[in-house]
Amino acid sequence: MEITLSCPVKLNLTLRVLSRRPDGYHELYSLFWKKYSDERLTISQNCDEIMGDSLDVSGTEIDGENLVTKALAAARRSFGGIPALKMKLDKIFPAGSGIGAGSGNAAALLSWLADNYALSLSAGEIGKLGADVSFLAQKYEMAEARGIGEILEPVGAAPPLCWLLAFPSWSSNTKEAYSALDEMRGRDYAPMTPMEAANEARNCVKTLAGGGRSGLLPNDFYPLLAERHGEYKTAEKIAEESGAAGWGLCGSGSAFFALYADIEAAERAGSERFAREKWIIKTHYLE
Ligand SMILES: C[C@@](CO)(OP(=O)(O)O)[C@H](O)COP(=O)(O)OP(=O)(O)OC[C@H]1O[C@@H](n2ccc(N)nc2=O)[C@H](O)[C@@H]1O
Ligand SMILES: Nc1ncnc2c1ncn2[C@@H]1O[C@H](COP(=O)(O)OP(=O)(O)O)[C@@H](O)[C@H]1O
Repeated sequence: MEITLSCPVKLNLTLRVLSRRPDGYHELYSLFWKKYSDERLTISQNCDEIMGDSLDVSGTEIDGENLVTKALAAARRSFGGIPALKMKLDKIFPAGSGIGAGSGNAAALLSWLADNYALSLSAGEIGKLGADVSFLAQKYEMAEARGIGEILEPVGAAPPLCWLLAFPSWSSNTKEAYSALDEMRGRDYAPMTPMEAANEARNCVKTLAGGGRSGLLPNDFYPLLAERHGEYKTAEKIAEESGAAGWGLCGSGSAFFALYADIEAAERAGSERFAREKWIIKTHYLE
């Protein structure tokens, strides 16, 4: 038995950071959107049980313990019947891009374990792997996320739009991004209410689903990154001139996304405009 899984990635179509919790985490409201990517996780049973589990990663260097290994360890703690697994992970996306690629690798494994071993980790255990894993391990294409991303409400079908992802030469550390946001806001900052954030997101989806143009999509991390890297203004200009329906920052950065009505338009904008920018190290398209 050998199976190859396509790993999901996500966009935060809108992302509003609300209050800061006593444990340092932040309540958020976000509209998550998932697509299955070209990152692949191949799994087979390791016939030599004594060898135990193995993970071979190609394509991108990962600092620290791989989320796939962490997810398997968490799964083994709640269910003893999983055989030794031989896994191969083919990475194509740079880490720290805000598309939750690492979380998606872990989510692919958890979904496979759920389907094959009726294994179901608690929301708390999944959340410990990362705030994005909950959404990525679910089947929903689009969902409103509250709490720290673990309270999910599915939102029907996503707008029929293709993604262009443009990866800059810098990455963004999620923890540092939240700290920088706290520092910028100060103690007296009054965040948006969850209701305001939900209305804003629903309006954006309505516009895009109706074939309209939303332009720059709301993301509380964007002003911070755009101030540090003027290149995002160029990305916005390219998205607008190339006919994108909407565009913005992926998660807490660093990748930039633009949404197009068809894959040809996305690829054209990518190869003729985005890929010509020296600070963009990779472009990718998802239908
Ligand atoms: C910003 C978002 C939006 O989807 O995504 P990314 O840009 O990372 O993809 C998420 O909130 C990120 O989720 P994830 O990347 O899984 O973060 P985690 O590893 O769980 O957390 C890293 C650190 O970020 C901070 N953190 C994370 C989530 C949250 N709601 N509040 C926080 O303050 C915490 O300091 C935490 O220690
Ligand atoms: N399989 C993995 N793929 C990518 N990053 C991983 C993986 N396992 C652990 N990581 C670590 O998780 C962090 C976040 O990675 P990733 O999910 O790709 O970022 P983001 O959520 O910003 O897109 C990285 O700093 C990386 O070191």
